[in-house]
Amino acid sequence: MQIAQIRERLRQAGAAPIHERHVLRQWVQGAAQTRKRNPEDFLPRSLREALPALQADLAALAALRSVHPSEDGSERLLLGLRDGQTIESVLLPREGLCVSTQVGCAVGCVFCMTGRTGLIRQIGSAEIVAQVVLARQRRPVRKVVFMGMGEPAHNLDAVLEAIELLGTGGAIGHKNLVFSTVGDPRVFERLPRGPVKPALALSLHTTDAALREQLLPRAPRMAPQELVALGEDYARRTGYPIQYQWTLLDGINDSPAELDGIVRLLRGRYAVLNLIPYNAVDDLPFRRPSWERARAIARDLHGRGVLTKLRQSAGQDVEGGCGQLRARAARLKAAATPPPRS
Ligand SMILES: C[S@@+](CC[C@H](N)C(=O)[O-])C[C@H]1O[C@@H](n2cnc3c(N)ncnc32)[C@H](O)[C@@H]1O
Ligand code: SF4
Repeated sequence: MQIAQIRERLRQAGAAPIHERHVLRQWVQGAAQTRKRNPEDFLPRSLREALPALQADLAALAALRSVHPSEDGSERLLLGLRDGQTIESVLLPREGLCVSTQVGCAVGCVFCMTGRTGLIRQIGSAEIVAQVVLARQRRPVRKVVFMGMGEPAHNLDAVLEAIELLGTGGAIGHKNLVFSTVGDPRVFERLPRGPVKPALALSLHTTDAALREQLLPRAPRMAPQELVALGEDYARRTGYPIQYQWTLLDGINDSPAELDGIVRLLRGRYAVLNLIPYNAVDDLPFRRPSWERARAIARDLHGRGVLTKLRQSAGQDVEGGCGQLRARAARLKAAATPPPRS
């Protein structure tokens, strides 16, 4: 379901723009936030009568299937959608939430669990917001990162619609909405034009265009230099730095030549480089460098003028990177389903 469809339903039930904003805000922030106003005196009667059915539909958009707490304070949530598909959200330490934007992903990054299935389906804008609503029933959420399953640029209208609602009625600061992408010309065209401009994370992973084609086989063919030039422009316009994401793969993108390439490309930029040691995915041959080596890389880059942060992805002790929980649930479901009779 898309947010535009909810708005249409509200209008058909007699909602004026002020009522529409009120109902949507109440949904995204939780009823407690907006109880000051008594709906009995405020909303038109036709709308009050239509609300219970709408609220039931919104509540059914995503259901909590299982919760996987981690030692680092994060909680990985497996959610079931109405058609039986499952997705993951991760409650992060310090009131953050990582949401999914697609079931599966067409980009097919060779180190990513989500990329292994290809795209299964898009997640509607209302389903994206429903992940925030569910998370807020467990903890306060003040930051939303679009770094879960899926490539936001491949579901751009829905992601931007969700961002607009979260950054207005959802009471999330615009720079606390983080759009993470492999880079796509449409992102650089649309994000600066939106009423809510999110922060941008660009998954770079290498400065070598040929290696990037191997690692991210179906990402748009944009040279790392072009990505960084467009990212820099967006950072200057919005006033928040670009986050460059670099999944550290031992022996693949951690060579001295790569580090020199990073310095050439990112020194002096309005940017932060996040080094994220690879999270093991079943059957994949990659490894992460040792923690000491990763720290030495971060120190070296920092010393050469690149603001670098070494990050652990949250909840690694519970099915590692995003997509693994869903994959395990899908395997269990397949094992529990009897084969068709011949
Ligand atoms: C799952 S993607 C979703 C957002 C978007 N599709 C992207 O690639 O930026 C979010 C981040 O997770 C990283 N990632 C994927 N698989 C990983 C793994 N096995 N270990 C560490 N990071 C991984 C990606 O490189 C990307 O920076
Ligand atoms: S890393 Fe991002 S773009 Fe690549 S396959 Fe995974 S979800 Fe898709």
